[in-house]
Amino acid sequence: MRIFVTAIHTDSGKTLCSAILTEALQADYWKPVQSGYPRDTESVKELVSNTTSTFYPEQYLLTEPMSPHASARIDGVTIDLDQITLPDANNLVVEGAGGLMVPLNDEEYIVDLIEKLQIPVILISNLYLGSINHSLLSINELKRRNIPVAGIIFNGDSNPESERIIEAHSGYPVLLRVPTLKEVTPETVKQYAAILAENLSELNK
Ligand SMILES: Nc1ncnc2c1ncn2[C@@H]1O[C@H](COP(=O)(O)OP(=O)(O)OP(=O)(O)O)[C@@H](O)[C@H]1O
Ligand SMILES: C[C@H](N)[C@H](N)CCCCCC(=O)O
Ligand SMILES: [Mg+2]
Repeated sequence: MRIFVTAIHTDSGKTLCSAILTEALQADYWKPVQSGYPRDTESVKELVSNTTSTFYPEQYLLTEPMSPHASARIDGVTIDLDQITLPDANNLVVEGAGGLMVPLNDEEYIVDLIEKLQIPVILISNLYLGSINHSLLSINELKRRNIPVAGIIFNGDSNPESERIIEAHSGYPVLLRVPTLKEVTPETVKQYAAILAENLSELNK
């Protein structure tokens, strides 16, 4: 399975959920565009327990923790989508930056990268007040572009009414719910990876 992890905004838990996915699928991991430190690749490496995952190097490693287009400009670089090609891996978790409409340059966005890579998306959705709007706008853009979506992960404090609306509007399966964790550790990642693996096998029955 190859999947692209995107979210309804930045700091939504893509890296945590990517670690859970990488562990559940015993997959490889790739963050093609990283702006600022700590590097998500290093964070996922620290959270994953299996010893088989390969961590591919970033295509663009930018200095400032800003939108990639802005960080690239400061570093004197222009992000070129043609330079971003999938590593040769069948079992791969690809993590985006921020949300779908985060600019990579003056014309192209994360969602254009997703279209170019042609792999299904997992959407990370949080349930803060205002997140219904952010989730449904993200879902509308994915649907408008006919991008295949493997499912949603709800991350953080639960809100059943928001979850119900997002699930119904999207028609996407909910793959996992991750509560706000007291500690983000390899043990908690392993615990949620086991739940995710179970949910995925139920869905595939
Ligand atoms: N369910 C959770 N419980 C506790 N802490 C969490 C949870 N989800 C995310 N965090 C913490 O919130 C912070 C932001 O999460 P994370 O780095 O995964 O976001 P991101 O979507 O990957 O951001 P970026 O757009 O920069 O890649 C991290 O410190 C992470 O450990
Ligand atoms: C630096 C940060 N942690 C992310 N990697 C990039 C977030 C870009 C957000 C841009 C925006 O939507 O305003
Ligand atoms: Mg991240």
